[in-house]
Amino acid sequence: MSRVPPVWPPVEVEPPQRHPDAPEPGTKLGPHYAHCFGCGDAVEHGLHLHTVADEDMTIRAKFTVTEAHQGAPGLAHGGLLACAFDEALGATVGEQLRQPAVTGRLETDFLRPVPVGSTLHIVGHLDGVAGRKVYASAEGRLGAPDGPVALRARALFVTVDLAHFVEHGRAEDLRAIAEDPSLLRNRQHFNINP
Ligand SMILES: CCCCCCCCCC(=O)SCCNC(=O)CCNC(=O)[C@H](O)C(C)(C)COP(=O)(O)OP(=O)(O)OC[C@H]1O[C@@H](n2cnc3c(N)ncnc32)[C@H](O)[C@@H]1OP(=O)(O)O
Repeated sequence: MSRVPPVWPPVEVEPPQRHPDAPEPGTKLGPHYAHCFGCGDAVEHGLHLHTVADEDMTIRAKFTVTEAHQGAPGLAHGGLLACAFDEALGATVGEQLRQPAVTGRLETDFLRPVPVGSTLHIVGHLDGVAGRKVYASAEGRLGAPDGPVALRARALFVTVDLAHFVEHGRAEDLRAIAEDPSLLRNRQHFNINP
């Protein structure tokens, strides 16, 4: 099977414009939603991704694989690794553009097994924008920022109105946020208050 990647981004794009309120490089981002499986601190066996803003439309994230994340014995489940990349790429898009967006397409190349106890160092980059379509890619290195590449991912995010979440989200979870807005970070941009 050929591993030659298709042209990326797959359509003509504009260079992304960093939002004036995008976090400064070095800013620790923290969970965007307490119950997010990717980053939320209220999810016991979630991925607890830790993300930091960086230069040049980039986000750095760390994901440490626990026993709860196994697929094969002692190895991370591929779907959870894809989830980690979805989260890191979503943070890349959301933090740099400060605009709500959802994943439309996510492709992942698994290059090396990722053992329980190891940490993936993920770097996500915003690659371009074409209307509502936002393209981002990421690489995950095993054990250290300069470790061997274990995964690569590419994603299309589609910007949406906040109505997307109000229309589709479960009412009791939206009510919980209305009652306790501290469940959401970035409230000035992602205020879901039905
Ligand atoms: C700081 C914040 C950090 C946040 C981190 C969160 C990380 C987690 C992110 C997620 O996991 S989000 C949850 C998973 N994703 C979803 O639930 C999205 C479900 N899909 C939808 O709701 C809709 O399909 C979607 C909003 C993506 C698009 O529907 P729309 O009706 O709004 O738009 P449309 O279908 O016209 O698509 C807009 C453009 O995107 C293109 N597009 C959409 N999906 C595509 C796809 N899969 N492949 C290729 N292109 C696609 C589509 O062709 C079109 O291109 P053009 O503008 O050129 O016509």
